[in-house]
Amino acid sequence: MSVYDEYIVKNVNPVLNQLTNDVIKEKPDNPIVFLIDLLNKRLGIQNTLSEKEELRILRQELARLKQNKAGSEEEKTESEDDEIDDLGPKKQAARSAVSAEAYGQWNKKGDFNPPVYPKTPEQHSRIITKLSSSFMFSSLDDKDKEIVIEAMKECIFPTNSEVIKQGADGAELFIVDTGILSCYKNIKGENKHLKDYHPGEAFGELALLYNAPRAATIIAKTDAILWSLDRDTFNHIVKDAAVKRREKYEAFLAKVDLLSDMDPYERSQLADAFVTSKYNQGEFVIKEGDEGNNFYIVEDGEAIATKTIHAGHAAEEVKRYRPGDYFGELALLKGQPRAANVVALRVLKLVSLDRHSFKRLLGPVESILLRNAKKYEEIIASLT
Ligand SMILES: Nc1ncnc2c1ncn2[C@@H]1O[C@@H]2COP(=O)(O)O[C@H]2[C@H]1O
Ligand SMILES: Nc1ncnc2c1ncn2[C@@H]1O[C@@H]2COP(=O)(O)O[C@H]2[C@H]1O
Repeated sequence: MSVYDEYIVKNVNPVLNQLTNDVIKEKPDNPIVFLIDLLNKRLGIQNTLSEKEELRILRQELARLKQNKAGSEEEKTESEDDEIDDLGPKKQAARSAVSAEAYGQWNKKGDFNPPVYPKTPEQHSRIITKLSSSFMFSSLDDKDKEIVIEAMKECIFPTNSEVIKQGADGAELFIVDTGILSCYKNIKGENKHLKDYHPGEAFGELALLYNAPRAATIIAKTDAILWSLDRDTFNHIVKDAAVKRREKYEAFLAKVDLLSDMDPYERSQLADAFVTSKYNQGEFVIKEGDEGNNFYIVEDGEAIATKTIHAGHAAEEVKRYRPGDYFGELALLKGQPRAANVVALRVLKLVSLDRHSFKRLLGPVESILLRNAKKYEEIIASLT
């Protein structure tokens, strides 16, 4: 651990942990004003300070921290003025050497106390099954999954009751245990039905991911049992990974022709389900005649499709793939063996969806896939 890491762990984290806990406890409308007040009170200050006084107090605090710290030789010889400079841009380069683990510890799982709602073994195993089929949770490790399961609260909604209201603040997300729910969005005064949610599916994540008002209304179409997960647990355990994945794929997905007419929300959900893979030059991704279970989109690199057109002769090139192109849809759409080989021409990075995710998430573009597949026949006709 560098001297900066040590400084943060020993002197910064405890202060920020305490402040974060105070803010969470009070939930003030304006956390900044609340924190300024709180710090003023801690320092015994009633009135607003002049810049000069602030600087004096800051120096006193730094001197106190310095005394507490078993500092390095370098730090022992530094003057207090230097230490104040240390907080400015002059030493940015040195400060950037602080490890990511040291920063942000006050905001991580360490000091977080998730709620615990006791469950029967049967409820526990039902939730595990639901989490495994929900893209956002399936990649959590076992420990985090356990925290999430314990924090989930059972909620019962009778037919026609409103679970989420568009425009309201969001405090939790939901996973469907039993029942069906309908999602509506008010667009220019008209209530548009967007989709239905079935057991295993999650909704209400957007308000938590992006601190936004609820983007749609969700109503129980039948009696429903849901598991709710509170904002704090979601933020601590699930949010970082989910936001990172969505941000990572956002620009890429927008460039995939096949998906360009898809609802942006549905498209963003693909990111949760993608699995990435890498192939070296000459490696087969798909072999003609094999059983097929995955659909692929090229993220980077180049590949070709080859197909046996003249029996007894080598397979011939029928298509080339570049970033944003897709393949492997035929076997999933038609339930047939793979109709061609697909081979990497150079290092190839792919994202893939399994059969279940393909059906669930690419249903809206199935007609485009089928229409495009007709073009294969034209290519083969031109080669025979
Ligand atoms: N097209 C859509 N746009 C926005 N939200 C949607 C859409 N389809 C489904 N939803 C879900 O509706 C939920 C309403 O609450 P949230 O905004 O928290 O999260 C939203 C999503 O989970
Ligand atoms: N002429 C073609 N005939 C059939 N499949 C093709 C052709 N050209 C490219 N392909 C792709 O190659 C893939 C091989 O696996 P699939 O049959 O699942 O889906 C196929 C298509 O995506």
